[in-house]
Amino acid sequence: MNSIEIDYTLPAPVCMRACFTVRGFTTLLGRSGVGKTSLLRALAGLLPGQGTPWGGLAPERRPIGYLPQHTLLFPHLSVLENTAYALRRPERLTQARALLDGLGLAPLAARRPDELSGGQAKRVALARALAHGAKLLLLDEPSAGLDTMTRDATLDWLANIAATRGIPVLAATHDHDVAARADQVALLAEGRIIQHGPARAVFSAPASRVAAELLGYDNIFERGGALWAAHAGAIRLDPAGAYFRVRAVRETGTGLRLICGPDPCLTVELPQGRAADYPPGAQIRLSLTGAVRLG
Ligand SMILES: Nc1ncnc2c1ncn2[C@@H]1O[C@H](COP(=O)(O)OP(=O)(O)OP(=O)(O)O)[C@@H](O)[C@H]1O
Repeated sequence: MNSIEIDYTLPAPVCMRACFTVRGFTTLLGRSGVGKTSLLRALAGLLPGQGTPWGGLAPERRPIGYLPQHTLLFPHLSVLENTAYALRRPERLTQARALLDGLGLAPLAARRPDELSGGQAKRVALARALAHGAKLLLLDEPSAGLDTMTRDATLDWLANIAATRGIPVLAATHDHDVAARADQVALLAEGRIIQHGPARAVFSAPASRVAAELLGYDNIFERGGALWAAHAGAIRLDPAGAYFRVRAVRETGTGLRLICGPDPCLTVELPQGRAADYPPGAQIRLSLTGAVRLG
């Protein structure tokens, strides 16, 4: 799988140093205003920024396909003509048709952009970027404006492109559900990449509280305090400086056993009643007693 090492520094007002690897379908996850769009634009050469790769190259010389949040297609051209737009050779339409075919978009070739759904328009814009020979695809909020089914289908399609064509894709998002569907995740906060790696690894072991919050861990336990935990569904704990996503809650005698994936677990006593007495989804307050033991 192709990958690209990114090391970019952006000046004020963004003030960022982003250093990470884009491998396969990678999501850049960060809160609104943290600088995701700015980083994509700097990589595309549209904003001041220094670093590797392509630092100092004019935007048109960078082998990048950049899709802003609102997909821009030429409204007066068909899907086929949009795709062929930047191709120069005489056989450009044949080439564009072959590309659309390969991407499963051939049935749309004759349509104009206003005859496309949001998801279809994004796919066509991507086809156009691929026609240009992009070596890296930059997508800003690829799920914006799409319903859940279309979003999932579009993301699967993107992951497939990254895998089968060997083109790394970097997609900026603030949605941790979108991030979880990627091969890799890079977390952007505080002007830097605070954690990156395979999505499974990052989601199962956030390296800090900020990372845990970004990844959607909403029940974060403060050591020495109390834990608010949903009875059914995921519970997140921070028993010893590390963050855990608890996948299941199971009663064990007088206490609750909170299972954190296959390996570590921790046991807390149930302060009152039995876990089964609480209806699914109820919030229960657990007080930790004794030492937290990781097994
Ligand atoms: N043209 C500009 N002039 C001044 N400040 C700007 C400009 N563009 C962006 N910024 C600031 O730079 C920071 C990063 O903005 P950016 O759009 O990159 O964030 P983002 O993470 O993509 O946000 P969102 O998820 O809301 O799109 C923000 O604080 C923003 O206010």
